[in-house]
Amino acid sequence: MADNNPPTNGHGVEIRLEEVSKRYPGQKLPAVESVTMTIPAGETVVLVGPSGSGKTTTMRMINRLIEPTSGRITIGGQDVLGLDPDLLRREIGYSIQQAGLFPHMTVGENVGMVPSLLRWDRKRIRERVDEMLDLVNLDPAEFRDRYPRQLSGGQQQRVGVARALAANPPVLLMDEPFGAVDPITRGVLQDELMRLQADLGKTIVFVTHDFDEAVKLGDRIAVLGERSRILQYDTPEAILANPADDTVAGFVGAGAALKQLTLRRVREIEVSQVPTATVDEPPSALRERLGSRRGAIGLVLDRRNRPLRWATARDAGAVSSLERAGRPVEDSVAMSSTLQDALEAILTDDDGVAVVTGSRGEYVGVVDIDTVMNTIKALREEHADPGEDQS
Ligand SMILES: Nc1ncnc2c1ncn2[C@@H]1O[C@H](COP(=O)(O)OP(=O)(O)OP(=O)(O)O)[C@@H](O)[C@H]1O
Repeated sequence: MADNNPPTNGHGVEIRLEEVSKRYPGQKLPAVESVTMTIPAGETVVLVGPSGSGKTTTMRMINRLIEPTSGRITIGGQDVLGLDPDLLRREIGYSIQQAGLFPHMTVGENVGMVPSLLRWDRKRIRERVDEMLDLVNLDPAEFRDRYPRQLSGGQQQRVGVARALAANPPVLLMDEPFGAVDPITRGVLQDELMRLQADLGKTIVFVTHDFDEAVKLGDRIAVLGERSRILQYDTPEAILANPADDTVAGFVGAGAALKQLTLRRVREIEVSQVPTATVDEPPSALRERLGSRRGAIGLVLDRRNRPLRWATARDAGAVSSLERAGRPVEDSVAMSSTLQDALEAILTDDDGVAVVTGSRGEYVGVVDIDTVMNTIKALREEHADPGEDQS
């Protein structure tokens, strides 16, 4: 962090809040009351909670845009209350809803603002601005000299993120940064943030109202109640599988089990096998492998082992070449697909199975509804409250 500490090279550092409270002048109750939490280095922690619960206040105390009334906050072990607030803020990236860009400054000047405050030389700032615009998928030549009003909402948000990252801070605070864009752009920006974070490993504190956004982005989620009281602080999986109380359950909303499916990848589950034959084999080969079990279905693979057609023993008996047996495989899921994608494929398949393919499109196995249900069951049991009746 600051001058007398070892440089972080921009890698995330731990943030600790110890009994932090904020009472605004003239208010009867504190906006934040005695919050204690540790945000591990390099993780994304999402603060979710209803409007007025104190999320923004909690976040802004970390960079001292709001001064705590009491308590202690450390970043990388250093007490932030002992630092000069201006210097502190240069070491913490900050991005907010509607990007908060300065309208009279160009995109380049906005992105280069903190580096200029840090007195980097001009050439280094220019290079850094272009590097950051590239990073957030904006062509520097096209966007560097434009003004914020000449950008779409999504582009402005990207510039906001580029600006927050420009001085390579170890910590990034993001207050509903994608709140003002349409759902599709929001999804794209979320994906981009996840990709960036996988490379950068910052410590990110992210505020949102949107529980689905929290599930997607958070390594951990803190569900806050009134006065920022922490109702539950855990991984998205654990919160979805076992909400701490009715308030958290209400916030998680309907469809918790379905949301869990977005957190699991096909590669993490055990796929099953069906009988297969390559397209050059005689139809009788597939018929024999399928045996006499009624309705059993097998796969015809092409010469490179890629799934081509679904066929039953009866289908195989009705043709002279497997090239024409049964029906074509319409869709497949990859090892990196989510279980939600797999479920979608299962539900739209005539026989209720999804074929799983590897990186070259080769056959790996199949998943069916039982596999998906067993996975959800296992997740629930893994995160079950020990006191709860499992029967
Ligand atoms: N400057 C202020 N002066 C007095 N009260 C304030 C001030 N800023 C916020 N508050 C109050 O503190 C409480 C917490 O506000 P805060 O903005 O932190 O909540 P939030 O969870 O971020 O809300 P939202 O999701 O609506 O943005 C609210 O009751 C709010 O009215």
